[in-house]
Amino acid sequence: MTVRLGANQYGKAENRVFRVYRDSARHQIRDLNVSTSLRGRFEDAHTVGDQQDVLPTDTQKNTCFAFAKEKGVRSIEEYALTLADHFIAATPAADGARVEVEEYSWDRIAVDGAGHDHAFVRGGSGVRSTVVNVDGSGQDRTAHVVSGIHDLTVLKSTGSEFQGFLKDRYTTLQETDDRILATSLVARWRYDSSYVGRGEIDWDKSFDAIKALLLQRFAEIHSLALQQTLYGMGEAVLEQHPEVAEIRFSAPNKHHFLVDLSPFGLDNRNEVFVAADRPYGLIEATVLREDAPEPGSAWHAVPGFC
Ligand SMILES: O=c1[nH]c(=O)c2[nH]c(=O)[nH]c2[nH]1
Repeated sequence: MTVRLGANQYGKAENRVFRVYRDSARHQIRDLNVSTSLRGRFEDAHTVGDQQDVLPTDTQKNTCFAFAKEKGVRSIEEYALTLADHFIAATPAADGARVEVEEYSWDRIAVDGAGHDHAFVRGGSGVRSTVVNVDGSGQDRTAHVVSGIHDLTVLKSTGSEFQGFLKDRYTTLQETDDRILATSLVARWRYDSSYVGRGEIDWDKSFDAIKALLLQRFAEIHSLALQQTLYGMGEAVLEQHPEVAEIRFSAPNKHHFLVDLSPFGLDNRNEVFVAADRPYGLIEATVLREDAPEPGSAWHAVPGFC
């Protein structure tokens, strides 16, 4: 029997890096969860246990913290790209690096109508993330950035219908022209790698605008199905953001079922629902430009988005 090593990568997962900028009394904070991985020519580490090519995961962890001080965290994308390039330069056997960063948002606590200088409350709407994959270095470098948001829980109490669907002998679902539409959205968008390579993207501005647009379109679109809502949200992002090549969604349909109150002599005109947690419909869709550049390793190891 002959066996060989297949795809592999290694790194330090979930480094909880917390950076405080205390240059003035009004502190700024960035609360991150950083995972690193290197891939490349690491056969010997696996097949004969030779570690000479292996930059330890412990070193990768240390670098995440040291760079938060030395280089700072202007945006999670810039921080991740800097780390990825560094790991490739520091590890001759590495052909590529993957750095994933989640950012937990904090809002200033309002005291007497003003945001406090150094007291914060966890922000509620969604977790920002990025997955950076860099292949090679110097002239041969290609950088891919997939940014996104998850746990963006949204609901509309009307403006959603679901009817005209295929029926067979097992169909019991009633058609409706007025239902609750709710989801905990995962959206990830791939930046056009030529924009990434030219360093032309204002990452924070792009994220804020895309998040606002996703929410705006969710609110505005009269939904005929979650599928149609997602497509409309993706279309708007691609229309308004030339820097984005593709956007992918994963959206659990958080069903709200009308409760039958007739046993109690009560009518129920879309007023009382049971919010079911499972099972749930799971609607997933990609919206991309016809001429989107090839993704390369952009979606490498992004769970559920291969
Ligand atoms: O928006 C929806 N899409 C579906 O595909 C579906 N299927 C279902 O039972 N309810 C819904 N809702």
